[in-house]
Amino acid sequence: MSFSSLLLVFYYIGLLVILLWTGWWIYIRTSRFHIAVNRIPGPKGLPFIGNTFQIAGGLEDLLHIFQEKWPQQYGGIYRLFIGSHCYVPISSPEIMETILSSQKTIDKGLSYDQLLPWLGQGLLISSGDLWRSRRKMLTPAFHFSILDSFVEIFNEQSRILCGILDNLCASFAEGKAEIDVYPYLTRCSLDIICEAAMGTKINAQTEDSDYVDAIYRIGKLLIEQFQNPFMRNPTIFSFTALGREHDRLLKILHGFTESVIRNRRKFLDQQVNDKSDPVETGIRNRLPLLDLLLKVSDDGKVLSSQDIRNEIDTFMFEGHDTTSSLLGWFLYSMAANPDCQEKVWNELQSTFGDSDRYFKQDDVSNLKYLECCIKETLRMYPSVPGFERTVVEDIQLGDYLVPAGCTLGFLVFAAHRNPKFFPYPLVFNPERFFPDEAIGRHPYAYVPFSAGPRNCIGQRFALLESKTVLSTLLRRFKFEIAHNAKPPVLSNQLTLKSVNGINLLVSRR
Ligand code: HEM
Repeated sequence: MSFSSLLLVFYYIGLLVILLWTGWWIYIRTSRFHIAVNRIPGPKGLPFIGNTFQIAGGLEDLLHIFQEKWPQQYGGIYRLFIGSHCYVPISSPEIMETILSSQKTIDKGLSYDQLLPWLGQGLLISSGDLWRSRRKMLTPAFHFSILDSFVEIFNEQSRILCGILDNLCASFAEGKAEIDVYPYLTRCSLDIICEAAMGTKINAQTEDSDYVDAIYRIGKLLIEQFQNPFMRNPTIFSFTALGREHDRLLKILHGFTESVIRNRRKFLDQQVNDKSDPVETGIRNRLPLLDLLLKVSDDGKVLSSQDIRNEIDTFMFEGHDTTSSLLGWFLYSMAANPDCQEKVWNELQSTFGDSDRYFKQDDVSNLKYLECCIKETLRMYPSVPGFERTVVEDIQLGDYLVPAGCTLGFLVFAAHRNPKFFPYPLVFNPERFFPDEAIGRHPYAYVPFSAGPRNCIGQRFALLESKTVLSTLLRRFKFEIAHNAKPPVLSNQLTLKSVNGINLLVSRR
């Protein structure tokens, strides 16, 4: 190519860039959508790519930029663009209340699409009338009396965890095990949710299985996918090695759930026919969620096999990652605040004395300080640091009109660390949740389980499970920060996790 033709090519490319840029400039200054969103404060972005590169760091950067830097700079509501898509993150309790208490803005945001292949239209992702009917159908599964029957599972699995920790302590010098507690807690909560949701034991704490490995791995894989803007495109993703691994894991996960559903259906049919003793199954009077779903399914007329699988997979996902995050951050907070740990220990001593008995639901009323510590853990380290909704109709939020098509982000982590509602927010202080201290606080300043019609259906389950596991652990073990341990690095990995684990010294009381 001659020099003059090369110049001509550059000339046309330059002309095209100028034309595109001018078109874009006119569009964002005249379109109704952009006039509205540009009134909301927020970081400056580039044409077409918006703020994509400002948030393309590690996972810990994502949490810092979204939930610390920008809320401090722009306030309780701001906007940014990922590509051409407008996000409106919110940490103001007043604005959160407007949206969360409404029956209208209940559709989930774009980020949930990544979970669709695994969870389908289960309760977490579905919207509209489908979600309403499922929510109504599933609510009885969390009734007080049904939860009571799960306490036995919580106790049994907590004891298994204690046995594992006992062995670990014995294998370290001076009986003090230095370990990352997180994987042990995850496996314990996996065992619990699996038995409660499906009526099936997977022995994740004591045995290896493809299902447990797959559920462990898919969480990490989804984060890797989320971090890479190109991978979020399903077509591109399907051609990558990560996409192929994703499909392989889904086969294992769906295959396992389907086989449990088939077996359970057979077992229930058999029970109707021969009235066999449920004690033989080891499940006794518990009513796993799956039984409720199979009962209402009416042989596929009300719920198909795939609908049931979607709900079970949703409970497996929502029910273990969130709780293990709470358990991990709680133990870390106890280790970092030994005076609080001693107060919990004293309360446990006066409730249980030296007895080795199981935790009962009645004990809850005597464990008020433990409860405040759990609440304070969820304030500083909310298991779900953020969630999303799609704006389907224009909505007025404070001084700003947010047009349809935007995604609203709820910054739970930022809201919980707002000094206006929680003075000295970086200090772990369970007394903030003493009844007198909490008077007058905005009800939406603290939303670890979300709020309103789409709040967490498993909230009571999670709290009862955590109280059982944590009281069992703290009755027997003491947790300390290891001398040379680096502080945990917080990151948003769908749930709040530490990039470098939660490394503690564990010893017998
Ligand atoms: C510490 C533990 C937990 C925390 C902090 C937590 C938090 C949350 C939050 C913030 C949401 C709203 C998410 C959104 O709007 O996108 C949610 C929804 C949900 N959670 Fe939990 N969760 C916990 C444990 C559980 C457990 C144990 C289960 C099941 C047994 C569960 C089942 C669900 C389901 C099914 C939804 C969707 C509800 C709906 O959209 O109607 N969660 N959870």
